[in-house]
Amino acid sequence: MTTTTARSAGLGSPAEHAAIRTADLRKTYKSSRGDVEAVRGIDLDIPQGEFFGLLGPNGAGKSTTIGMLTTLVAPTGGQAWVAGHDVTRDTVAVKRRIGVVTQNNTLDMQLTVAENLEYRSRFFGLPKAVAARRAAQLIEAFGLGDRKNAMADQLSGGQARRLMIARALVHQPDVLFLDEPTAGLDPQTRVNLWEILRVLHEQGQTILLTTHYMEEAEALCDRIAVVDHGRILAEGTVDALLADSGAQTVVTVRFEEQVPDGLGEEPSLASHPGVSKVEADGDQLRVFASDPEGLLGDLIALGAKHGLHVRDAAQAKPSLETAFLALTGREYRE
Ligand SMILES: Nc1ncnc2c1ncn2[C@@H]1O[C@H](COP(=O)(O)OP(=O)(O)OP(=O)(O)O)[C@@H](O)[C@H]1O
Repeated sequence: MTTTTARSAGLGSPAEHAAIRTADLRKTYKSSRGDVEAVRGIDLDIPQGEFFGLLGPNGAGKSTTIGMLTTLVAPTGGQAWVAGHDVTRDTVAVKRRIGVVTQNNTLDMQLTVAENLEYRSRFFGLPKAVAARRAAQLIEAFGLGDRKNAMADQLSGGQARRLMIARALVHQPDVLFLDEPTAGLDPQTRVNLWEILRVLHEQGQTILLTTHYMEEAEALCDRIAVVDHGRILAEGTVDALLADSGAQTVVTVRFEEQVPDGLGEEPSLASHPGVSKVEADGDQLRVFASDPEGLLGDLIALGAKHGLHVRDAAQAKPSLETAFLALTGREYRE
């Protein structure tokens, strides 16, 4: 194989074995109110077959990252390769190798369920008979058998989402991108969709999912990148993320009054067994500890000694939630 052929086949690129790879990927939007640095240098290396999650609060830069990987958003810095193809130089090759499910419903409402699938197959050049067969398989696999002749606008939210995922798979893409696939779905429908995604993953499908639901990332993904303000704060399996963040329990007491200066440095707290960090933040006092035994009572007593009245108190076991808190010093809000 000549160098040119190898390059045009995507084999000469640095992403030879990776499903997705990015190097210092960036996006700054220009707007009338100034520049918005939505993505500030993201490095990813996602092998084939992995179920990878970009987890972060609203506005973290997840959609922009997925937009760049799926060629819909032009990067302003860095590079990215999907299925071995550069997303800015080989957009057509990338588009042929990916399936994309966006946040909004993009089904063709003038078509039936089966037609939505068949038309997409035809768009990818599959012969009519093959397209019909593929549609029938996907309708079956996605539990849409009794809805196959329904118009797309007659579907429930969960059915529509399933059809969008099925439609993204008609051409058997190397990588399936799902941007917040269960946003707005009720809990039962969400769990049903998880089951479908698990099966796809077991069948070897590489999936990149964005979500702001921690439990979704935890339930589905092999690895997670926690994203905030356009950067990856931490990356790894759920277990590794918890271990890296020290698997701390977080005890928080919120007072009626502001916490006075210096209370966070109180020696009796820092010397408590297993305490790694104490933070005073406005009206709250937050303690990270591997052994929270007795801590809540001590915090309340300490507040009382300084004339503070407790408004509420909480103790959070180690989780992605507490890991996020440890990484950012902020609570993770959906
Ligand atoms: N077209 C645009 N022009 C200007 N700013 C934008 C544009 N698109 C996104 N942004 C801004 O970029 C930042 C990242 O947005 P992005 O949609 O990528 O985040 P997200 O993590 O996907 O959040 P969400 O789940 O709410 O979509 C936000 O501050 C957002 O307001």
